[in-house]
Amino acid sequence: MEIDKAIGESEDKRLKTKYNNAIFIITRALSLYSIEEVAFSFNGGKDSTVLLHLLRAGYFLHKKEMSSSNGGLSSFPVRTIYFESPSAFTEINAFTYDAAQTYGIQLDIIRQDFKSGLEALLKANPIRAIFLGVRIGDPTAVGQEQFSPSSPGWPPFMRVNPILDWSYRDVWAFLLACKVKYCSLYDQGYTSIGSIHDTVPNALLSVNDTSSKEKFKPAYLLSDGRLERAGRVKKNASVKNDIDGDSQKHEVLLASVIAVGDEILSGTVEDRLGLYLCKKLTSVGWSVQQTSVIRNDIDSVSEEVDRQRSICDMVFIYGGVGPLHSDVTLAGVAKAFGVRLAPDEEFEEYLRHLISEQCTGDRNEMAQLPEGITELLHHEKLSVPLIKCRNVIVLAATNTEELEKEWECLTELTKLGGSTSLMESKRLMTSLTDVEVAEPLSKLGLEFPDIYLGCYRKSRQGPIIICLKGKDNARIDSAVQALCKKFKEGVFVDMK
Ligand SMILES: Cc1cc2nc3c(=O)[nH]c(=O)nc-3n(C[C@H](O)[C@H](O)[C@H](O)COP(=O)(O)O)c2cc1C
Ligand SMILES: Nc1ncnc2c1ncn2[C@@H]1O[C@H](COP(=O)(O)OP(=O)(O)OP(=O)(O)O)[C@@H](O)[C@H]1O
Ligand SMILES: [Mg+2]
Repeated sequence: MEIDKAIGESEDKRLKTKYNNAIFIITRALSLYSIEEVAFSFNGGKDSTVLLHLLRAGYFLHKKEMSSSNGGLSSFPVRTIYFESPSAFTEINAFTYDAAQTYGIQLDIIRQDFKSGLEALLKANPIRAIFLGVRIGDPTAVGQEQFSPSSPGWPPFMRVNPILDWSYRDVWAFLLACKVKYCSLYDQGYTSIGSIHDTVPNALLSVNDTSSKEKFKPAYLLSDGRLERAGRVKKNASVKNDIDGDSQKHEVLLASVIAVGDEILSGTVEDRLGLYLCKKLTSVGWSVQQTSVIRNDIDSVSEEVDRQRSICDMVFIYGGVGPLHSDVTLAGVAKAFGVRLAPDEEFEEYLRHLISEQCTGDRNEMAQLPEGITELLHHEKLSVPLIKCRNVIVLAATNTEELEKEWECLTELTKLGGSTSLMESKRLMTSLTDVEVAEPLSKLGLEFPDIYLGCYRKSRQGPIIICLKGKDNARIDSAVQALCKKFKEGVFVDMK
């Protein structure tokens, strides 16, 4: 079988792994369901074309296993459905029909919307599983696995997604290695194809040319697969912000800081990042509720994240991020939200740019992120985006310089520093004793419930420092005056 042979002869280790995994899913589905119970949803797009050839190879290998037949593959027995739409590109239509003829496919053309079309199809046929060319970066892939039942409200069938974990790069590696035909639009700068109303060539493939007609390079030359959908008109470029919404219930935003690291707990490494974060968060008006240090252990991280995320508006976690065995933070965050870690194509591209020469494996463990809850926060100053999982921000910094940069970007990208009214503060130093200040301070607290009163000392015998914090400077001044009135003049020194 030519596809199996081409991949067998390829030296691309990663492609072989992706191919073998996809074939495993296909042969598994063909063992679970009879040939009459499966269908292939084909639309002439590149992902669909990959799946067409994988299904041809998978069916051939499945047959060979069952009957030890060694023959070729002249026709394709899997029922193939195409939802034909008047707003499809003529090139897509033409390619779909052509491919059907070339590979002996009997096309079922459906001219209804997806849902009604599927309802009618399932009523008339014993179909229980449908193969789709959905990939993890597609907007519709969120929450899907290789085998995912159709959504509530849709007719009941199993969605089988053999190329769910394939990247843009994998798709082109496969089509080129197998030397199969694909829709001509992909040679004219189109990288992802929807309808004629929402799809244009990808501007990143534009070639500077003196002639009046704009020219484009072929889709396989797009070096950054994250930008595959740059030629699709965006429906709504929404940047979710979890700091909005529920969290505005209380006036002051609450934060929690979690450090992950056995080395901090054993005293081998000093945790300076926690201190830095507390200072920064306080300076922009947040109230840090708790800092904690957790072992490099998935369950410990998950329990702490779960606890803090429900109490606080935002949780900041650092340490344990990377490819080492001890880097369990993202797995812990995923577990806290009850989701799995899944390959993230967009993040993988960033890592590939960053560590391309060292990236020898066929799987990049660092590119696995909590599925369906992760938002990547891009900033031109950062080589890798910040990771935000709902109200948990995962920081990759390992020292204060790196953290400073991440913090700056974070405050620019989110409303961390902008949405709250800043806290004003004043510090007073006195050499009065604890006993002398204790009662007047308690009374002051009752008189000024809106002012936070804190005290600390640098040594047992040394002076006491009193902090007054609040939203209104005038109120702080009134509290300071009220406190001074309770004592002789000059016992408090303003430290501000
Ligand atoms: C065979 C098939 C099965 C589908 N099953 C589901 C489903 O179970 N749940 C769902 O929300 N959408 C389902 N869809 C719709 C797709 O998720 C998606 O909305 C569709 O591919 C349109 O994408 P577009 O809006 O980018 O054109 C299905 C589509 C097809 C072709
Ligand atoms: N009109 C359709 N008819 C049949 N199947 C469809 C249709 N639209 C989408 N699908 C199914 O959904 C899958 C995902 O669609 P998607 O548009 O993301 O990929 P593609 O069209 O194969 O490639 P591209 O990303 O380049 O457009 C397809 O591979 C196909 O299985
Ligand atoms: Mg498409």
